[in-house]
Amino acid sequence: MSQFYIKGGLPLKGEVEVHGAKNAVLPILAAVILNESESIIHNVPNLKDVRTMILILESMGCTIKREKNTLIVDSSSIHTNEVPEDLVREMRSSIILLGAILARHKQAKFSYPGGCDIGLRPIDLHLKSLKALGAEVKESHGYIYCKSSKLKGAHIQLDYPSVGATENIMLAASLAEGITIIRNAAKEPEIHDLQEFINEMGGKVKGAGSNTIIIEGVKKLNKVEYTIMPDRIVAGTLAVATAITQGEVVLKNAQIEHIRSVISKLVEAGCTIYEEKKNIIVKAPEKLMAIETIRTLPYPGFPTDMQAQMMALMTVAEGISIFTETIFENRYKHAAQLIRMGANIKIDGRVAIVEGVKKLTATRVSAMDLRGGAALVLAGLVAEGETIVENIYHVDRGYDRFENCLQSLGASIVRKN
Ligand SMILES: CC(=O)N[C@H]1[C@@H](OP(=O)(O)OP(=O)(O)OC[C@H]2O[C@@H](n3ccc(=O)[nH]c3=O)[C@H](O)[C@@H]2O)O[C@H](CO)[C@@H](O)[C@@H]1O
Ligand SMILES: C=C(OP(=O)(O)O)C(=O)O
Repeated sequence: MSQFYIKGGLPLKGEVEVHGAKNAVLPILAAVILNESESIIHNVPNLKDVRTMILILESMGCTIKREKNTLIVDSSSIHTNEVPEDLVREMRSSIILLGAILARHKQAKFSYPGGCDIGLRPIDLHLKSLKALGAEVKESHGYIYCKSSKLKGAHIQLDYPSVGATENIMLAASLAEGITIIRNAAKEPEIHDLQEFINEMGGKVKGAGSNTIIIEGVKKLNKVEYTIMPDRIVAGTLAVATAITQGEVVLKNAQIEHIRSVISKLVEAGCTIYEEKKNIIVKAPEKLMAIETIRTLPYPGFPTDMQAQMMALMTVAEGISIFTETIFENRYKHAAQLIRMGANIKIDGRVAIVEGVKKLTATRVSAMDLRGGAALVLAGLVAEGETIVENIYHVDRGYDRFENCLQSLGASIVRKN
């Protein structure tokens, strides 16, 4: 298993390009199933989850070519409505394929998706919504069987603005008969990217970014060329990396609008952050201050996918910060690892109290999930001595060669196999 070896204490300095968004490209790769044609997709990061999604699509009959950051996918000869179980178990977003496969093949057989162990992550909202569109859904022996001779538009009121469920409905409803209205839809920017991709194929989706999305089903979708949005969580992670190392970094190809909630917390911690010529400039303060409260919420609230990185930052800030994780019930596994590095953290259910310490000390720690792993890397960048982060395959799910990116900013980090 690969590990990162990190020598702490070097401030990050320079410019770095933010890669395409994992959480946008994955549903978009599911959407290619719908057009039975060619999709040219630019700005596709080379992540483990993207490689898994490519393997899934290839196993179904798609042909896929990668030319640098562009994927050329031909979905015209898909021959199956089943997805290999081992691949489905590798990542959570495989569930997004359900709506697309059902729309194209009228039936689908699926095992329960895997992904980061950050909570129970049920899929009841996905299944309930597909039923509302007319699908028959049976669950038996760990498999989900869905079929529908004709999907029909419906009014769907989500009990919670689930990102994945919103995407699944958008995919299934795009080829359904009639109009679907999703109320209490997720408002994440990646939902907007999916809307734009579907519309570029000739679909009729509007409202993404608000809590009501309207999809008018069409008979056929066409070939498409599209560029994936920048990854807002990668941008946020690099901003925190800059803050924790007392650095100064220019983030290129990042959208400031997408990370306002993260920026406002970093400013509270003392950072200076502004936009210049479409770049985001992040300058760390001499002394980091604690952020009183950080509460994760659906977009545009503070993202749960940034909670771990922000916790790493607060372990070395002056004062006490209080975190409340409202999205996932088991997303503090990184805390025990940070404590091994000398952090002062107390957890009580959904609340974590972090009292900043003068310094972290290097040791061997283990990534327990994607963002928690990234948080340990950030802690390693400032810890005294050499930190070894194990199980970095988690980090590879969401960061395209993270070590190269940090090295280019002056960090001492190497991957060893
Ligand atoms: C690939 C992708 O885009 N992943 C993101 C997506 O995950 P994902 O789409 O899985 O997240 P959801 O928005 O669906 O989940 C949010 C909450 O709703 C619950 N829930 C969800 C579906 C359901 O049927 N029933 C149910 O109870 C979940 O357990 C969780 O507590 O949004 C999360 C919340 O912003 C992010 O952390 C993930 O990075
Ligand atoms: C939790 C995440 O991803 P996934 O939903 O793919 O597990 C994440 O990106 O932080």
